[in-house]
Amino acid sequence: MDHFSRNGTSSTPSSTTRVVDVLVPVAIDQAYSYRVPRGMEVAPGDLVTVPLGPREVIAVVWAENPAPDPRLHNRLKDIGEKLDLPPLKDELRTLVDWVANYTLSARGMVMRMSLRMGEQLGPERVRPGVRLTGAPPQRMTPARQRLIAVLSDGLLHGKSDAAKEAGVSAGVVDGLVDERTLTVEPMPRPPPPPPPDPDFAVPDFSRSQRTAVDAMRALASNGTFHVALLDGVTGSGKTEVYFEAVAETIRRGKQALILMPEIVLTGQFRDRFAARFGERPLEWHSELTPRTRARNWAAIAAGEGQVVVGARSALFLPYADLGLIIVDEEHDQAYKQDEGTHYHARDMAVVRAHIAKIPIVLASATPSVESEVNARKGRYQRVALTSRFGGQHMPQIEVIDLRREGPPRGRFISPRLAGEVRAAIERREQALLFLNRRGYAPLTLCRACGHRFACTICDAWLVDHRFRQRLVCHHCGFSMPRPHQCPHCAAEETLVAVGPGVERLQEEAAALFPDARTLVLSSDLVTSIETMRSELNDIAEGRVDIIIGTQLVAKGHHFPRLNLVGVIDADLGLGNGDPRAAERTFQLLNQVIGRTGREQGHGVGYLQTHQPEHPVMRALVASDREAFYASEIEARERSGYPPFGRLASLIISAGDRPTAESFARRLAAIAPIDERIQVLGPAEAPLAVIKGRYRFRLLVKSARGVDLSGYLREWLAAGPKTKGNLKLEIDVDPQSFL
Ligand SMILES: Nc1ncnc2c1ncn2[C@@H]1O[C@H](COP(=O)(O)OP(=O)(O)OP(=O)(O)O)[C@@H](O)[C@H]1O
Ligand SMILES: [Zn+2]
Repeated sequence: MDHFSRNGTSSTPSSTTRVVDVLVPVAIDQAYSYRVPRGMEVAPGDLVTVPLGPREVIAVVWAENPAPDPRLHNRLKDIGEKLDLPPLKDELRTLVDWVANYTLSARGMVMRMSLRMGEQLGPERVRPGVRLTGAPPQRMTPARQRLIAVLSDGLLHGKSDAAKEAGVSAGVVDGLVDERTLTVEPMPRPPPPPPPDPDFAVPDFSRSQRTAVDAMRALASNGTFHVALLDGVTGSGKTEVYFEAVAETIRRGKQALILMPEIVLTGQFRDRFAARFGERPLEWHSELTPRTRARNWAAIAAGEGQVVVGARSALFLPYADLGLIIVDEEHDQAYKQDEGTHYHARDMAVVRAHIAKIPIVLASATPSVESEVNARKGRYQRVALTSRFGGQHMPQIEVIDLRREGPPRGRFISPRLAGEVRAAIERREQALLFLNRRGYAPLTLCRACGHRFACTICDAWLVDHRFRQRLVCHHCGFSMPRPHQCPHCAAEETLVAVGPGVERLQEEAAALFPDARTLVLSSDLVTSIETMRSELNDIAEGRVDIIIGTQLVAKGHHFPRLNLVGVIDADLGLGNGDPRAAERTFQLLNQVIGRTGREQGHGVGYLQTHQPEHPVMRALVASDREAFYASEIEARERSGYPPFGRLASLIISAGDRPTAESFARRLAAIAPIDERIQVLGPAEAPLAVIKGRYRFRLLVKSARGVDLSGYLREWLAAGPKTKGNLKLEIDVDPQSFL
């Protein structure tokens, strides 16, 4: 028990003791009461340290507590210290409360995202540097010699950098410091990044872009809450156009946040930003080094980082003065976080903009049905770009009917597609073969006995990954060496790969086009963001003829010489029982084909499909997106699916099937009766077992205006408690139905 505060004030309660409620960054919803030591000034939003069990944690003062429970008085602990950091603004605390309430997650966990995942905060630590004094060492060793050579310029070098460069241990450096051959001095802090210049390189806008540019500037200079849907065909210049809203925000001295669905996109993007604004924006995503993370966090909180480009977690940062949010590729599924706090970053971005009373721009070539409906109803302002920049034609889309002109058995590239690819290479252009499937083959079976290789702890086939020579489970990561013998019937060399993955496609492409340079882009082959970025550069600069890729290549890239996309299996996403399957397929195919013809204007997309009459294929071929949205909106309205109704799922999992099932049944049985709400299930999840956990799902469906979160909270409070290894996950507005 900690009866003394850090600064030694006695903890005897008195009538003047001030108590505040402090939110700690752990899985707890409630704020805890702490005493404010005499002489300390704190206000809601301040960052403080508090004792929590045996630990000291960084936490945030959430509210005054004018009437603390008198029974608690003797047990209250003192705040440790107040940190010298800007407080979390009202606006951000309101957002945290809002998101926690809406998603039914612990407030502590939501707030933790603002504190950059609970890592060490505070001013950047001063790094030690070393420099030569001129005094010779008492004795010379090869290691010392190397170190002295590195430092021979007489300048101050970072201590660990110098050791690394010389290939010596820290002990070698310390030894020379002890002998006074080196002195230690603090490294100067790097200066804050220079601000982006809104007038650095303003492009000439085309006539059709100008209306959109005016709308962007007006929205940013009004500076009030307002949602614009920047709805522009692929290659229309959405980025250039929304940069004008960013420029206006910079001129007003405020910060802008640009959210992106994929962090690999931020590399090319930051260069593009620098071409427009003279400086690169700050980056925020999970791959940053701890030091960059700390520095960027501090710059954002101090208002020095004026523009931030980041993944969804950047939404929760403590901006000093946020003036604009852009959500690029707003329809992208990657904005939904499906673990921990299940939140949709696009939707929560609109919430943040609303709370902070600032404008927000949602950009897409294929808006989500939700945003499309909001624009049609006038809740969002539609800002449209209907043609490509530079007068380039939109890609032409053709169907290849696999029932009539399919490839030979065991092959996946139809003769017609192969002919077109060959012609493209001969014209010295690039071709992209798109298949949204990692690995070599999705299934391996034994020709002799029919045995299929499945994961032992998931309800899933093992995917053959030839590059790695392993069979891999895509759900739990389990892998095993590719065997040569069937474990079931012991036959040798009888195992066959069934179906294609990108690796197999590359094999086929290499056989068909032996002189072409091929490159596979797939998330599992990406060893680092850096290699990924350099591969993307290779493509952009024309060192690749045939790109073979998963959805990683569909998004946002601009490859000047790419004029042909072949979609190997256009039907892949359609048959999975997901209510958004048609929408997703339409968006993905539109986006990937939108990579073609961006500079030379004669892009073509080929859809290999078994169902050319499907509404998605028909809308793509006719480039009739209105027809697609009209039929999709009508279908959603009819069935009461979002945005015309609301959904939430409850996923119950346990180490054995009966435990999970009986809990799910008991929970369903006590669901409060409400005629506006339907509880469906429990049903075994389509992915019935993941990592050895058996899964059941309940789907809750309600009318649009219903407070579904409130309903769930009331229901679950009265429900059975999760014990042992039983787990209940709540997913409001689910995107995944697996
Ligand atoms: N006004 C302009 N002046 C010069 N270049 C422009 C202009 N507008 C757009 N461009 C160029 O046109 C290309 C396409 O623009 P951009 O990438 O912004 O389109 P987009 O609508 O975001 O495309 P997508 O949705 O397909 O990713 C880019 O190379 C961009 O630099
Ligand atoms: Zn598995």
